Amino acid sequence: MLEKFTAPIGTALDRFIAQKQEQFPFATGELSQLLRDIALAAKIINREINRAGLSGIEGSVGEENVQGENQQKLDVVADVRFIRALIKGEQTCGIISEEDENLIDTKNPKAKYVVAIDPLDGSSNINVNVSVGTIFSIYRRRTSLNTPPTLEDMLQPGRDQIAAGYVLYGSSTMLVYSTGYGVNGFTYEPSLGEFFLSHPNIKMKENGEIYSFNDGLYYQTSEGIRNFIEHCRKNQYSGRYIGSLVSDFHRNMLKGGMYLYPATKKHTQGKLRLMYECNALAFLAEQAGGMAFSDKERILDIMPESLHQRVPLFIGSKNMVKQCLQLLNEEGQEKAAKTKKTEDRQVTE
Ligand SMILES: O=P(O)(O)OC[C@H]1O[C@](O)(COP(=O)(O)O)[C@@H](O)[C@@H]1O
Ligand SMILES: [Mg+2]
Ligand SMILES: [Mg+2]
Repeated sequence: MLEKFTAPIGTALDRFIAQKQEQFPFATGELSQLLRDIALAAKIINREINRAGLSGIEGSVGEENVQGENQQKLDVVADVRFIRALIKGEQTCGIISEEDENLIDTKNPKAKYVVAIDPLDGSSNINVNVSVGTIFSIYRRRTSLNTPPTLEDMLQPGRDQIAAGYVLYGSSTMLVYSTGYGVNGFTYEPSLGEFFLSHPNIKMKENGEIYSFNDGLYYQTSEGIRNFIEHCRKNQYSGRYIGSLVSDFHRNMLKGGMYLYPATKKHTQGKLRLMYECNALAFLAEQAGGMAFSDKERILDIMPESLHQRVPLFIGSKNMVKQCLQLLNEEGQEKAAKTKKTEDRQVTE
């Protein structure tokens, strides 16, 4: 019944959220309000991004964040704006953010949701006017109401997300999200200050012909990854890499394709963060009929160990991801066979 819920293109986000809530007789409206808070924060950040070149908020803060990355002014502005909107909205008791080392207690102990955010994704593209994004994941808290949020509330596997999505600040600004019943995309109309449904029930093609990989990492990764990149080249797939995860994912979800950021010599666990990058996009990918894996398992099944942990990410059209994982498996088997041969030889010598 729920799967069938659709709304005509042009439906205002507010109305869409209200109509969707009516599908749940026991809904209390808190999740709906939280989604509205996120949309409000997105509008504010959109304005900041659009005028960054004039308002002097381009460039670096001159400090590193908890990731050891050079923090951009817009990273901080987006972080502050998002956290403020969530605190004011009173639907969130705890927040984790890429830009903050520790769990943020919003002092809303009555709230039943926790949120993980990447306030500004694609930071390397901020000052060069290339599209960037915001990524968010929503979970129901685990600990009882009227108590401060704890790590137990935050460190939940991605499959337990209640909702997830992203905002893409590109040639148009879009909000794309899912509450577990399909993926819908809304385009922002600045003159009306509202998001309108433009991409209902997004489905990802099973086969894709676009691969998104930082080719400069080709010799920093494993043979299995190089075999997959060779496979893409031999099949004349298009190499498309914006360097903003949200933008690359969005394109591949609409056109069919795959984004991969494997383990590298520099990032031995991969670069992307499980809690506020991979889980949200994996939730959307699966809702749209795609796949999202690390080099070992389904992203949504990974049990988080820390707030800022990184994982290798393979995400996109189902058959492309399967092809890639198969080549990684073959590499693994070859390695295992070689090790065994060496061990056997050592035993006999
Ligand atoms: O420059 P690299 O190593 O290819 O990394 C690019 C990737 O890193 C990211 O910028 C990481 O996200 P942040 O910008 O939020 O730190 C992704 O958006 C992007 O896909
Ligand atoms: Mg990011
Ligand atoms: Mg970021």
